[in-house]
Amino acid sequence: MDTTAIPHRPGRLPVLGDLLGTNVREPLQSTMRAGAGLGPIFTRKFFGLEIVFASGIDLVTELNDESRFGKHVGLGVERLRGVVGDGLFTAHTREPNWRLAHDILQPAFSAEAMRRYHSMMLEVAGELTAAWDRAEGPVDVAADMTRLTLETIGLAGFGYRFGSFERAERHPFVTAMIRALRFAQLDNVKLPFVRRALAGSRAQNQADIETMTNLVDEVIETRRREGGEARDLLGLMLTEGHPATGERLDPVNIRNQAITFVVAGHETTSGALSFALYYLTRHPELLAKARAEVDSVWGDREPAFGDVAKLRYVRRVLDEAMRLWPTAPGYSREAREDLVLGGKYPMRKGDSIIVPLPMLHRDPTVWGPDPEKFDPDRFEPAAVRKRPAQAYKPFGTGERACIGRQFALHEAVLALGIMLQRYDFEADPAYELKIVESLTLKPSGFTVRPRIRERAAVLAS
Ligand code: HEM
Repeated sequence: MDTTAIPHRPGRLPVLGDLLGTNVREPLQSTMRAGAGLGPIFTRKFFGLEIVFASGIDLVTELNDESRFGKHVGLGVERLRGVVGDGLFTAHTREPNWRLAHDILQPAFSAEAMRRYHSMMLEVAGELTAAWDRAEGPVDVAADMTRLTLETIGLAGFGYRFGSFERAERHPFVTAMIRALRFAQLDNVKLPFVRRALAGSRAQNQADIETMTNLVDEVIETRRREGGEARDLLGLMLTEGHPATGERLDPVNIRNQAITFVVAGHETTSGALSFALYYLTRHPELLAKARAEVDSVWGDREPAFGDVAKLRYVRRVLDEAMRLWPTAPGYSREAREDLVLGGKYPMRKGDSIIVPLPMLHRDPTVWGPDPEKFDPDRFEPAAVRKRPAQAYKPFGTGERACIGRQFALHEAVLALGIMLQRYDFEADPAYELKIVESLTLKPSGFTVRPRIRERAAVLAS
């Protein structure tokens, strides 16, 4: 792509490009700093590779036009293909397995399927509350939200229990997954010292991929042996063909999809819940409002399926948390043909641009003069109607948008509702938000001390 008309930070160096001031472990936050003040489109360059970012609403609206652009499997996602091949998230849209798997798996996210998952989500939320009831001190929020979401996708998608709440340490699958994602992320970095460090980790990376595939193979094998009628993700993949052609997924692809769903199905939701709880503890008046809603809609009852969508304010809290810190922080789009973006940036077919979501979600022309302010009322229906349709995209866009969106939202509203229903939270007032980046974003080191609310304690006794 011809980038001569696109701004970049001053001080670009001949070989290193814009490397100075970049933290390779924090690519998103480095990009946010580098792009600040440069306007709706900017570039960053590292060792001759120039990357274009667009964060202004007008350009993103064009990029999200499916007739002109489609998903680009960018460098970071391409590296993951070493782990999950042509799984749904990493597949090129032109690969036959993308459409095949998408159409076979779509019924696993229908309204009817969501009803089936509700009781499993409740069961796992019960494991969280049992652990928090016993907790004597502060709990690490991101770690416990990860336990919750991993158990939920394991049980609802595969009928498998990782046993996260019974372990003090992470499940070996999660340890392997975190390392493999980090490896894939750093594998993009061309710096000699990073390459040297990675060379020593290649054997570990191979072992990590094996840990993940072995577990998934075991789960698949158990299901094959035991059979059963379950119409969960695994059941659909093992027994259903494409609704039109009857074509089935092959065993290697089923394995790729299984790892994809465990990874994509929990990291992001865990981060969203963690940020929501962080912002609520920072804003006691908003926490009180969310809690008042839970008390008036659910009272002390265990929520039924239909009760979850009634928590409108709790949902807005999550929406706003995902505005500021969309836990899948970007996506990449590529031109379907030679074209001109924004009337002045020529692109060749296949050229790509990244949309850094936290920057789109802070575009002051859309979100007003104080986009950093946490304000769930931005998601009041009337306010949403006034905004451009493409202003808020935490679940991506077009045909490659998140297939698990409804699953994630039901799970997150239910879990946050249950936490508010049962606990008061004491957070460390000195904690300053620190965000850790892997493929996703999470608050690091954020703890709360959950105390059973008096009402809940009286009821439980
Ligand atoms: C808050 C939670 C979640 C967020 C923020 C999120 C975000 C996203 C985004 C932005 C994409 C598009 C990426 C791209 O264009 O490159 C995506 C795709 C995907 N997500 Fe999610 N996701 C969440 C939860 C889930 C859950 C719970 C599941 C599964 C149960 C899931 C499975 C997937 C899959 C399989 C894809 C690839 C879809 C395709 O390309 O056909 N996600 N997600």
